[in-house]
Amino acid sequence: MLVARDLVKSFGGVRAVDGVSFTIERGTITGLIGPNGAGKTTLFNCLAGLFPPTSGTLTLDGTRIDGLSSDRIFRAGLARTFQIPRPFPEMTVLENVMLAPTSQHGERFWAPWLTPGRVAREEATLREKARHWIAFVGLEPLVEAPARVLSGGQRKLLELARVLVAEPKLVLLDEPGAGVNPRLLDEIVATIAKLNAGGVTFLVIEHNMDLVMSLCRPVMVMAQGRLLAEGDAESVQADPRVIEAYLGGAIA
Ligand SMILES: Nc1ncnc2c1ncn2[C@@H]1O[C@H](COP(=O)(O)OP(=O)(O)OP(=O)(O)O)[C@@H](O)[C@H]1O
Repeated sequence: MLVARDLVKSFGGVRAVDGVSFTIERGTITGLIGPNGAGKTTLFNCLAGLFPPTSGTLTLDGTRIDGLSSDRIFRAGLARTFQIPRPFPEMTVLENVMLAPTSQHGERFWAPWLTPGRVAREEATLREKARHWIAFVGLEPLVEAPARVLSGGQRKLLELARVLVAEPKLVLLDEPGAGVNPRLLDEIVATIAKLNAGGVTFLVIEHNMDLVMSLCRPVMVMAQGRLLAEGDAESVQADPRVIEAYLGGAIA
């Protein structure tokens, strides 16, 4: 589904992503692990178009997406969530989810005057979809609550609902387990598994190895901007190069 070839992202003299190639297979939940500063977030930012890669290519279902804006990549079916979601605090859960950039006719400034019926119908459809995904992630009781009352874990679920409205093919999750209480973590894991069973492919940055072990196959390991290993969670954890990278040793 997603193919990266020789991807590089440099910040001045720092090659945060240093010649990375991989393939994400359709239907998988691929884990992306690695010590702090390995380049995982930078790789996510390149994939999602937050900034263009310095060199290399990215293809999503056969179409080149490197160099496209994040908005166009989102519309092409690749969505990302952030480690620390920042919803609009005074807007309700429903309003926040309805802000997702789907291809609505009503977004064109003249449309409400020229085609009011169509705009109203699109808004009703979007509202229905937003309510569906809010219920799917378990936030239905909070649908009219302002986002500021949500816990960190609930904000992650809100963000997931927000990207699901756009019906992405591939979702990049940045540390879905970070700062989430254990009960909500189970809900997040179950939600991801259910979505995956329904056909959504995931790439997940995560430090919580229990979560990685229970959810991700395969797992890719990054260190110092490079891909160090790939395989199932047990084999990469036992790989001496991975152990060395986590212990701060030099990469072989
Ligand atoms: N905007 C930037 N400008 C300069 N250097 C950057 C920038 N963003 C990241 N870096 C550097 O790139 C390297 C990789 O950082 P990155 O945040 O991608 O790692 P990470 O694997 O996501 O780490 P963590 O697990 O701590 O989130 C680090 O050396 C970091 O300092």
